[in-house]
Amino acid sequence: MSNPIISVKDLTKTYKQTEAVKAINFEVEEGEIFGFLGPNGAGKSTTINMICTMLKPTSGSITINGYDVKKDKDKVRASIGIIFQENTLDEKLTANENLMLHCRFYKVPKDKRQERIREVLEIVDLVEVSKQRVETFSGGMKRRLEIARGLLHYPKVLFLDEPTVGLDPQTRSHLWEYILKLKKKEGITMFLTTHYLDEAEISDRVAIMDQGDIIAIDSPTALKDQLGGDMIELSTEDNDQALREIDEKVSGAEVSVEGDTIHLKVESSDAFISSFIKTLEIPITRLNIRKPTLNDVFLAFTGRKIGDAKE
Ligand SMILES: Nc1ncnc2c1ncn2[C@@H]1O[C@H](COP(=O)(O)OP(=O)(O)OP(=O)(O)O)[C@@H](O)[C@H]1O
Repeated sequence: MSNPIISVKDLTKTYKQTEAVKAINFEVEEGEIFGFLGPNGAGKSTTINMICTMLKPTSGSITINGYDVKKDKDKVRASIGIIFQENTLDEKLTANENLMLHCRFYKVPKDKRQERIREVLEIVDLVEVSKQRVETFSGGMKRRLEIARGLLHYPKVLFLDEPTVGLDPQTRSHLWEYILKLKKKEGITMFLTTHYLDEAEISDRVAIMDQGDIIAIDSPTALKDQLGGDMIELSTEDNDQALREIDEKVSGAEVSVEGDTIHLKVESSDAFISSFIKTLEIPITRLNIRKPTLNDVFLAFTGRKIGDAKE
């Protein structure tokens, strides 16, 4: 990698009986959006907490912005911003006051504070409401304010843990626009976790973690191409009978069932579909052909859907 801003080598974390992170290696390039995905208990939080200096590794090394996480904790901390899942704003204070508190915490020079605050509020379009109390804000505005706060000390890397959780779809897509704007304008590296795999598509690269290991790492497109083929989804008048027929008469498809939908993964739907429709005696009530998504990639690599993993 030409210019890694994060470099993780043989990173391991063992809790008493659990090997939560098993000698993982990866790099994040400066300026990229890096998606970090995995089912519950995969080891994502443990990894992120070690990268952000909040948890001591059992072994291995991490450097951020050229600083060693063990030796240069303060410099690492100054290089990163973290947006947590929970709202950590003081609701009784105004947006401006919340940011001022953070400036003090991060020792932003006094004469620079107001200017910085305005700058970050502009990025997330909250200048107009800077004197309003946070308790009057919508969920999306609060998230944006948290992002602004995370940017106050000019971090090189911003960690976003489930940044859109709990927001409605429109606000979610709006928030992604801000995040993309940030990447473009400020060149900030973003390390992102999300359970919404359609949102992870925004990443330049994603890593999929499972049981303490990184089991896949590449661009969303490359991962989907690796999976290859087409996905066919169908419902029939009697899915049990359809499955028996598929088992007896159809070859060249990986079959799975979810609720009242039968999924067939085939190499090429063009070659497959016309003979398939003729072969099946039970009437088909619904048929859909699509390309693999990150959800399919996740399922193929972990054997689970990310939605199931959340339970
Ligand atoms: N403080 C701890 N003590 C003991 N075991 C722990 C501790 N924290 C995490 N674990 C275990 O380490 C493994 C990885 O957990 P981790 O929280 O890192 O997963 P995760 O991928 O972040 O999951 P989630 O999506 O739920 O946040 C799990 O088996 C978990 O039970």
